[in-house]
Amino acid sequence: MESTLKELTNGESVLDIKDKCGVAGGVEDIYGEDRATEDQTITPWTFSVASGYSLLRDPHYNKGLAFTEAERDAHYLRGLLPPTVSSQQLQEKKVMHNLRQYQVPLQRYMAMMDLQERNERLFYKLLIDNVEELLPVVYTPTVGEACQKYGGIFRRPQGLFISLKEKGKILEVLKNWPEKSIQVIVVTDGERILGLGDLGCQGMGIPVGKLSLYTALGGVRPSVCLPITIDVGTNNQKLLDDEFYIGLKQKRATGQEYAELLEEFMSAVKQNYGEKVLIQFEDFANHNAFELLAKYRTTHLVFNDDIQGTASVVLAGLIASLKLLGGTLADHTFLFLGAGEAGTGIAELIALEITRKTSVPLEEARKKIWLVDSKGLIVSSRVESLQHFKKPWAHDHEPVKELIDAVKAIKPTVLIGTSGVGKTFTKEVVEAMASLNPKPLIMALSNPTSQAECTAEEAYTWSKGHAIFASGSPFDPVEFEGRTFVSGQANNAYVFPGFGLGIIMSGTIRVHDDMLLAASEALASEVTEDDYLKGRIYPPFTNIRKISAHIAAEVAAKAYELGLATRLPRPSDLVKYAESCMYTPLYRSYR
Ligand SMILES: NC(=O)C1=CN([C@@H]2O[C@H](COP(=O)(O)OP(=O)(O)OC[C@H]3O[C@@H](n4cnc5c(N)ncnc54)[C@H](OP(=O)(O)O)[C@@H]3O)[C@@H](O)[C@H]2O)C=CC1
Ligand SMILES: CC(=O)C(=O)O
Ligand SMILES: [Mg+2]
Repeated sequence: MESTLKELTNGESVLDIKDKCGVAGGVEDIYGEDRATEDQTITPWTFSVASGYSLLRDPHYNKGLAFTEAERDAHYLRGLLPPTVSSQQLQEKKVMHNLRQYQVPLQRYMAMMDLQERNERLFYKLLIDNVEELLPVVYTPTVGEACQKYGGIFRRPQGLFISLKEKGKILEVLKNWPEKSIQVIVVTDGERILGLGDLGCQGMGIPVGKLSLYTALGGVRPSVCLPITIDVGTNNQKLLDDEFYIGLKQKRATGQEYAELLEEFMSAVKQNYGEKVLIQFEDFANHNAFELLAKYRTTHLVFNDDIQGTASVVLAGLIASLKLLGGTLADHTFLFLGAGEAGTGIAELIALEITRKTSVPLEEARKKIWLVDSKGLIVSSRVESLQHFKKPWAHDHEPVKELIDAVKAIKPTVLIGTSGVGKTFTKEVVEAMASLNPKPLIMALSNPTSQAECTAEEAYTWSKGHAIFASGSPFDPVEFEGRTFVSGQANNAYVFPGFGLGIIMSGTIRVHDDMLLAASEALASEVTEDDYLKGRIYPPFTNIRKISAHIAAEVAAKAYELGLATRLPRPSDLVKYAESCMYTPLYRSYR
């Protein structure tokens, strides 16, 4: 069993292997060969030990110049490499040097993707050791540009593409993927890629990027991660007219046709990978995202990163900010620009946290939270025409059209941007926030940088250095009147890798909102005095693996408490257990 051997060389524990054994002591029929009846077809997989030229071209095992003399002899590599034997450290130094020569971020992105396809361990070593520098390359903001230009820069396919053409055959398509033991799937249909809109099939950059963070930030082994793009067409006319577009050239399927494809996909995933594969929905448009989550959260292990992951991260920042702002969450008034997945998801989790911490009922807790959408403040007179996810936020108030007027009327202490529209926190808005609050908390969450509601520099300058600021995409430190302000990155990347690790390591079968709250508390507790002194309400990403282990432990602890974890007995030290489960990218020796 090649995959089992591979997992063992990747450091999987005996516990993991035992977990795959059936009750009768047999090994799981992961290829479906035993289950298949005579009239059913199976995929004739063959595996052999990689050596020589093919070993150099296998990204899982290739080490380039780091193959030792003995390995070069044993694996028929003599002559296929120049004589020098290099260390992984030296390779890392060289690649970082080369990357830094590129001035254009997209060139760095492409160089990183090339590395991932050439030498997976070196790719992750780089990403882990240089996380602050490389996160903006493989993730927001550069991944946004990569998705926009995906057709043009596309070289080798990454992940699985499941289009309407595969309807009725999705199970077979899943079987084409070379890895059989999958634990996390990130799936998009490409309709709301960051704040860039419908990018159709080119959204693949997002699941690929998110899963590379699962590995680098959360320590989930790359072999168990599967990026998927579901292609039901695109309504982006520019892409439909583009001769290099790689997706289906048709308008998006909707209604029953869409629902049936998604249903087939969800069933096939469960059938092929079992109950415990985590399916992360990413960058679906809100008219599908809420429904998919509601429909599948009771039957599958699903998690919507934009609704739930974002909520958990933002709540963490809010909990942390109380040290600077004073009071409790219930003492604050929140105003959102944007009432979609991120906005209402965050709003709901804040309200839930308030109810958990006080005796205030949910309805009451919601009353301190206000949202503005493209039509203005969400108020009760609009309730009939509102989408279902906005209705709980339709409070009594006269209609207000503009954000600046909403700020003046609601007098929020916290302003959160989840609109996907850049430059909407104007000077007037930030000044109004600063006139209402000694320390206005302003979060510009929209990605990529071009869509940020305001920049860090604008927030600090317009508030005369009083704002506490965080953003979805990173900004450099800002100098203002002799002080240096370091803003935090309020991005779901802080939570989903550790959250997923916690689920996987505990064998959790459903995601529960209390697990999101546990992740928020865990992340908030990682903010140090030094961070607060610099004005940041999130820890730096440099410590993210330690933070992820901590989040994973708290999420798993909550899952055990709720009776949702199936890996028994419960490890006594969950942080240590999380750390022991994490993939490390150091090279392995080959016999
Ligand atoms: N930092 C992070 O971790 C995350 C950031 N995001 C970012 O948040 C943004 C929104 O994502 P998401 O919530 O999923 O998107 P949605 O499409 O679900 O929601 C967007 C919301 O913004 C409103 N809106 C659009 N234009 C305006 C405007 N000019 N003025 C006021 N409101 C406006 C829309 O109004 P209407 O309903 O009337 O159309 C809608 O309510 C994206 O840029 C995304 O990148 C998302 C997830 C995580
Ligand atoms: C960060 C993220 O998930 C988004 O912008 O959609
Ligand atoms: Mg997203």
